[in-house]
Amino acid sequence: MNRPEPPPAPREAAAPSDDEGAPASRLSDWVFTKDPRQRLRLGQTALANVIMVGCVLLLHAGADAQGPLHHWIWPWTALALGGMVAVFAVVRSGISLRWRDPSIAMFQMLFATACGAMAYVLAGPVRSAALPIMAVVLMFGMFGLTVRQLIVAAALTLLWFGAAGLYWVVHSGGDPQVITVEKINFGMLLLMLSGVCILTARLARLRERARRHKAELEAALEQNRLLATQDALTGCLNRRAMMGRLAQALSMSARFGTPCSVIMIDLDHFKRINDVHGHAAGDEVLRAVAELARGSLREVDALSRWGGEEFLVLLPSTAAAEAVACAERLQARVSGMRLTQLPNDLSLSFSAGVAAFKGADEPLPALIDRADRAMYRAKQAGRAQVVCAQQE
Ligand SMILES: Nc1nc2c(ncn2[C@@H]2O[C@H](COP(=O)(O)OP(=O)(O)OP(=O)(O)O)[C@@H](O)[C@H]2O)c(=O)[nH]1
Repeated sequence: MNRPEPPPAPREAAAPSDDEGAPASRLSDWVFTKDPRQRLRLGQTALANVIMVGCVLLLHAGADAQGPLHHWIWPWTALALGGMVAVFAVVRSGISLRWRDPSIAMFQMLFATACGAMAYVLAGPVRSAALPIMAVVLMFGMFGLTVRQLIVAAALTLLWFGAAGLYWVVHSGGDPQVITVEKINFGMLLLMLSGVCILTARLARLRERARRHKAELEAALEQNRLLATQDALTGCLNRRAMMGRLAQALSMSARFGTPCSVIMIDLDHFKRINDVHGHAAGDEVLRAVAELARGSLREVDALSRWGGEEFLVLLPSTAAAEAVACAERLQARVSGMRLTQLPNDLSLSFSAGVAAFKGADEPLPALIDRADRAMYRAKQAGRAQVVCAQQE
């Protein structure tokens, strides 16, 4: 599965180009890449490799030179070091990015524990030292593996170390002292692995909780953002958000010399609807008008609830005549609207005032004021009509 590359970290945006920066930092970028997630994966792998090198050195220092399998120590060393380099190269090359687990943590875990079990056989009298090293290896798994994966890795580790212990029992010819040592070592490993599995399960629960909290926080932030910009009843922009959109549209219009118009809409006799049919019916009318207007406007237009039963529409790149036509189209649709909470013969209408932006000399409040006054003229002229401010 192809995973999308994470966005570059902000730190990198300001980072010097490839030819700049200290040589150490360039080397670090070359080895660990500049991608923050790859750096994390490669950093973990490199740390695991350092521990593995330590293991190799310890084995060479403590292994019994006269031991039965001593001649296998160098092939084992080649396998352990070669495997480490190969894992690092695969992760660094980016090939593993196409896989489900780009850090190939499960493979790393199984490889390290299998090498550990082999070292247990090769180490002779100092073999017990392999056990704490396995604890460290499994701790790496706590961060990279799921609980199920870690249980599988722990079971295989037990199997491998069980076989290695059996080797020592058979090799000693059933020496009771060796049997006791192997039993104790196996028991220690079992306890250690159980502890790591329990801790991993706890860590997974904590991670899940943190993920849930993050999702809840993001949802709450989104809700806040909506509350700050939207009118709760109609879902239109609220007055504050609309002021921002208006200021932006007017500055574009002034800069590029394009037309821009606004329509102030006020529902007619709305108080009567509330009084006769109830407040809930009034709310339904407001929602329905907003819905209808939203569906009638272009993507670039903006609709806001300006006051109780007042809406303000912004029409960028629109001259007065087109804005009047738009308002009249909307008027025709509103008058044909049928709502469940209102009688079918009840006809709805609005009075609208259109004002076209005069240019850079006209402040925003003046434009809104002209649209408002045009709307009042429409009211005075008998309602259910559109008046254009320039025609006054
Ligand atoms: N249902 C409902 N009514 C509201 C809301 N906001 C304001 N109103 C009502 O809208 C009515 C507006 O009444 P008026 O300002 O007298 O205007 P009108 O009755 O529409 O008369 P004209 O504008 O002159 O045609 C008032 O009764 C307000 O209570 C709201 O959110 N929901």
